[in-house]
Amino acid sequence: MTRPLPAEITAPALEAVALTKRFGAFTALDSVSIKLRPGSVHALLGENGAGKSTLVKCVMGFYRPDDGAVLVNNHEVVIGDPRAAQTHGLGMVYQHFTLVPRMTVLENLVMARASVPAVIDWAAERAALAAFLATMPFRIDIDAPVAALAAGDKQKAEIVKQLYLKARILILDEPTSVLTPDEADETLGLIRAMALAGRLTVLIITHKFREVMAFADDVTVLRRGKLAGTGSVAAHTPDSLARLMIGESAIAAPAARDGAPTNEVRLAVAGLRADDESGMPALRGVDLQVHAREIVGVAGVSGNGQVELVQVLAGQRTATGGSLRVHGELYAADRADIRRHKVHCLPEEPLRNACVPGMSVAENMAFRCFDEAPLARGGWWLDLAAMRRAARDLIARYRVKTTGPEAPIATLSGGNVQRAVLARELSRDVDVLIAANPVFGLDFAAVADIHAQIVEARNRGTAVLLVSEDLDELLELSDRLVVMSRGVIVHETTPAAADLTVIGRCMAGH
Ligand SMILES: Nc1ncnc2c1ncn2[C@@H]1O[C@H](COP(=O)(O)OP(=O)(O)OP(=O)(O)O)[C@@H](O)[C@H]1O
Repeated sequence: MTRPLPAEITAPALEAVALTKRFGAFTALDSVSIKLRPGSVHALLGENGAGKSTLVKCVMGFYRPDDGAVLVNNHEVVIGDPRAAQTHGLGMVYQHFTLVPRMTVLENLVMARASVPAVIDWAAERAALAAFLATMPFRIDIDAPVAALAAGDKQKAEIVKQLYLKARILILDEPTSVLTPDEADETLGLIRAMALAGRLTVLIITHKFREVMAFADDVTVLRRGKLAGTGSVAAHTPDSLARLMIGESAIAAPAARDGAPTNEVRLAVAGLRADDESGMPALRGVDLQVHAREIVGVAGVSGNGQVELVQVLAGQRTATGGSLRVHGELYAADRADIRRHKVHCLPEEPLRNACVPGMSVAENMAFRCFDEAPLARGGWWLDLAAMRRAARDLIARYRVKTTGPEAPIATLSGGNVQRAVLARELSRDVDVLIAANPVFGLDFAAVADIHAQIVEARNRGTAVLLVSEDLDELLELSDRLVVMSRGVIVHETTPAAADLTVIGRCMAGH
């Protein structure tokens, strides 16, 4: 049954009618309509590349739609840029944080206002913000520097910022992907409470069915740029939503583990030390071994040295102590050693860390092998036709959604950039694979695909180091699991023998 609207509503209704957006010859959004009832939470679902971001970017004024209209409270509005969206009461919260880490919450909020006085009366601003917060369900320390807040509080501060800027229609783009399940539930619960009170209308992009079922009233599903279905969440199950999302396409079956890990230590990390960006010790003596045909999962709360560990292994950060060995030989993590030992990497935020955004899909896919046959002839002559052919093959095999090998990789949706990098890294012989949060922000079909690929690589004999903030993913994929806290490994177990209370305690640093 559809939840009736709250009795007293101050939040507006939002409607997009027949929105169409083309990029060149490609139609990313094909006459899509969506209706947000005032005071409701509306989920927007779709596979990677379905058009969800394009739809909200059209509504928020980042893109100008080729056709269609946006209505606030049944009146057509023209939103030419994000500032205009703000004046119509629309606010957007992103997956990644946008507040300035060194400034306090109060400073961030005041500076975000459209007009900031030349001389700021901080005492008055502080009192006004405290009074404003007293009317909100969100509790945050407004005098804390943003950098000192836990991820859940940072996301709450991002939401409070939009409310403070008078947003009454909140659009959230995967707001919980950086939060623990408890933090996610608390944040979504608070937003839902405000919607239930009629104070907020919410559109939330998420890949998590559990969140849709628990927190949303209505749902709209996109598939390949078209509307696949819309209606009350109560009329759906996770299965029916999954079917709407993917249509007839098949989902990869979970790959079975084939054979036990061997005795050959493929990757050995001993006493590894490294500093973080600000020169503080991040790795304080990491000892770790990964065998051939083994997945070792590294669990931990983000910020405990995982990023630095991956960077050192990928040659993007210099160690200050300890040693790395691959195949028993010292490994310098430079281009020659990476190539000689067949070490491959799936880093976090692949568009930033593993791609050149302005270059094409084909060029990005060729990074590993542009100077080898068949792509290079006579030692240096690049065969562009061969490069395009190789890319077409990878695009088909790894189901990368792109207009073609010539498209700049930055124009692909987040999930499809991930698939393209995966295709490049896994389609060759891989002796050691370092994967960092490899399914972050991906839809369930892509998650199944990528997990299957990682297990298949392991079955072929690859040693896999899987660093992830998602404990469920680690428990599902790992042969062995270690917990990292404050730059050292503090616990080791197998998934079968894992005690979640002990793991939780180790993650929290107790
Ligand atoms: N600026 C652009 N130029 C060309 N094509 C684009 C551009 N932005 C998006 N696209 C294409 O439009 C399609 C929809 O992308 P969009 O980012 O809206 O998907 P999405 O549903 O948000 O996916 P994800 O869950 O991976 O973020 C994709 O095929 C993408 O390649």
